[in-house]
Amino acid sequence: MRGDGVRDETKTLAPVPALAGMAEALRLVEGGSPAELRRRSVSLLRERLALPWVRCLALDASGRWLEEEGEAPSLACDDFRHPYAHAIRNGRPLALGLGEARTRLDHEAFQAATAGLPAAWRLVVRPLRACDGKREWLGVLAVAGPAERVEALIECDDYLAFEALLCRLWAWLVRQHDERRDQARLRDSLAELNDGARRRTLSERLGRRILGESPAIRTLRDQLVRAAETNLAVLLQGETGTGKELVARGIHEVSARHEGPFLAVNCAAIPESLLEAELFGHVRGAFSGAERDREGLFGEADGGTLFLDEIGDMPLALQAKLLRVLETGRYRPLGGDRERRVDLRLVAATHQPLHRRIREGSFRADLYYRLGQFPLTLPALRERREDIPVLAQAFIDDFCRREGREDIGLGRAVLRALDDRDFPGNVRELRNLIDYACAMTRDGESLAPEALPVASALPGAEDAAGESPQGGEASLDPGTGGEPGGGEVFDLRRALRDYEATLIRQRLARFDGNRTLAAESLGLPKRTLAHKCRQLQLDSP
Ligand SMILES: Nc1ncnc2c1ncn2[C@@H]1O[C@H](COP(=O)(O)OP(=O)(O)OP(=O)(O)O)[C@@H](O)[C@H]1O
Repeated sequence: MRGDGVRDETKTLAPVPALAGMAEALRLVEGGSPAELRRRSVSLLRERLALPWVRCLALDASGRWLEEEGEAPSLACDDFRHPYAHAIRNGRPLALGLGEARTRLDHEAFQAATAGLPAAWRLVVRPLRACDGKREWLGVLAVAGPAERVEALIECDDYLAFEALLCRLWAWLVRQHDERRDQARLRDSLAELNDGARRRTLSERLGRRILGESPAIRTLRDQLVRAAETNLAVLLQGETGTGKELVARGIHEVSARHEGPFLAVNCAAIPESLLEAELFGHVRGAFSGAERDREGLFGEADGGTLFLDEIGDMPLALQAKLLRVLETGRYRPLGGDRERRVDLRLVAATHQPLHRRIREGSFRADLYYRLGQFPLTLPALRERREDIPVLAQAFIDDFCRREGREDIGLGRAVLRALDDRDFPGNVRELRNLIDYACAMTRDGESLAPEALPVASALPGAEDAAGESPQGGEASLDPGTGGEPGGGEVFDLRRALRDYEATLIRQRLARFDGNRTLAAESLGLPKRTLAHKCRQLQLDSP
């Protein structure tokens, strides 16, 4: 068998006149596209019938242009300076001597195409009709050659059968092509509809936890859905308390990894010496105190999401190792001799501008770009004040549920008071204010502005309450030359440590030991304050 489905033996067998042309017909049928069909038809006429000049042009979908394969420019169907326009517009074959045609029809492309042909030759242009009830015309077939040969050809039944076969096949292929295109368009628009509906559902689902209807927060939820569709590393930037951890969980929950683990670690809260073991894990005996193998967060988060909070505080040496894990998907536990593979999505967060840390040389630029494959900035609460009522109401409901209280209302006056605040601690600060105000309000009553803690308790507002740094709190003001305790400083590290300890102790005392409020008033995440308390041994009062 030959590739075209015709048995090689046919060459050696005696020809059967009644079946002459079948092999050629088969070749036409097997041309898989209208363009290929036209090419095969032209070469059939040229080679088998020894017609030197044959052209086949297709009418484009608009019905206004005739196109030929290759470089040839399209011909306008209403440009009657070339013979094809006459044939297709009149819907009738055109036959005329080539000399006469060239004199009457001065179209440059037609003149150029026939320039070398004898003037005595005859030109026949036949419009090809589709007859498939959908489109009328397919294109034109033009043949030029010695007059007797051309005329004999187009009058013979075999030629007409060839032309009919060409038209039917052509129309069928065009129809198939159109159907495939329509189906693809339908599939695309259905997929788009499905994607749109799915994304809307996921975004609404996120809206149950990441509250707010401001344009900024709606856009953020849509972006989270997009981020969740990919495996890209996400970098969350935003002030403290804007909801970075909440958002990281949100991405995990609407992603394909939602059945895997979600693990969070605060890089600022874990001493430098322990963070590496925390992330990479260790084998028994890797360092003194490593009595058992420990998996580490990379291993534990396999198949899920790892959230690295306060990434800006990660030590430089560890940054290089993290970058390698992200690039290779492999890590080696401390003291281990074999690398392990890990498949996780990393979400990192920072409340400090990483650009500054890069300039200072304390953060690697290459890691910054790797972490920020999908960067997201969380809006500060003061930039979306319209969300305060809905957040405040949700926090009241939450308080009542937790504390078994009921019916605490949210009055207009308290909303106005909240609207006047700047919220440097963002949503966390609002939540804490509401918790405090709820605690100060009886069941059945509405929160009153007086129930809110005074603004002087907030960072940056100390002066307003007459509490200057030199006054109520430990002071360290190099500008004034003042030193803690008034004595001379001989050990800067120690002096700073003492200052930090004194300040934190004072803040804790001011907030009756409430670490959340103390952390907020110092602009610190709660976990960082907890770590500092342990480090400075402030745990016992
Ligand atoms: N859009 C929001 N809807 C509901 N609660 C929110 C929203 N944003 C933040 N919160 C709440 O505010 C508090 C702080 O959020 P979260 O810990 O995620 O902030 P963060 O940006 O990670 O803070 P930090 O930078 O201090 O670590 C949490 O109680 C969280 O539930």
